Amino acid sequence: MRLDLSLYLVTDPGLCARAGLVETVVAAVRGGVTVVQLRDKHASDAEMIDQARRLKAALAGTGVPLIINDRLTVALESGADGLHIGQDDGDVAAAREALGEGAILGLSVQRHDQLARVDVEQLDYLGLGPVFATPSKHDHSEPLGFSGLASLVAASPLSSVAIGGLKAEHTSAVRDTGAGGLAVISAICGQADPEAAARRFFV
Ligand SMILES: Cc1ncc(COP(=O)(O)OP(=O)(O)O)c(N)n1
Ligand SMILES: Cc1nc(C(=O)O)sc1CCOP(=O)(O)O
Ligand SMILES: [Mg+2]
Repeated sequence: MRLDLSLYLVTDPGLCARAGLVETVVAAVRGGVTVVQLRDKHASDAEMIDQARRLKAALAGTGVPLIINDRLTVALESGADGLHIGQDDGDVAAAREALGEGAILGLSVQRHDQLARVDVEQLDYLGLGPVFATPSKHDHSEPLGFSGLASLVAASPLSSVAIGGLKAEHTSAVRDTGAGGLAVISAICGQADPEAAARRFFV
């Protein structure tokens, strides 16, 4: 099935705690989210596997894939649909080898020199960012702005999703760069009504 990057929800344990992780994701998917990434920097592997299994069950029948952030073991053991890794999160070819052909594999890219090293044979999509500074990722790189994003998208050999400080009102500007969609944490997680928050990206 074609990967639809239109609205890519990245979860945050703190921000999703308000309504609950599974409840937030289910509501966001009702609102139009097309991909979900489970991201938790502090949970143990066992805790994350449990969360991933619960999310995977909740997403059954929706067609929305579940991606795991950073942890290959969790992706492999939870039955998730794929893995998202950054520049320092391990080897792309090794991840592909372990995951198999059918899994989704995404890579973060912040700069043009990183694009030049992207292995298009092994990857399905790129996460490009941050577009703007964001408190949701303390160690993020220098923000790209829309012009920097457009420049990376133009040189990207794969479909891409923009990330970092994005809100619903940025949808058309991001789409104008040629990116396949927007990835967000705080514009959906932690909002009083995650379903309505997701819907705002489609008006
Ligand atoms: C869709 C998407 N794009 C980029 C990232 C960032 O990944 P990374 O650079 O590995 O940083 P962490 O998320 O691991 O802090 C992402 N998670 N998702
Ligand atoms: C997880 C993540 N990765 C980024 C990158 O630039 O690679 S920015 C980011 C956090 C995005 O959260 P929010 O939508 O709340 O700004
Ligand atoms: Mg990472």
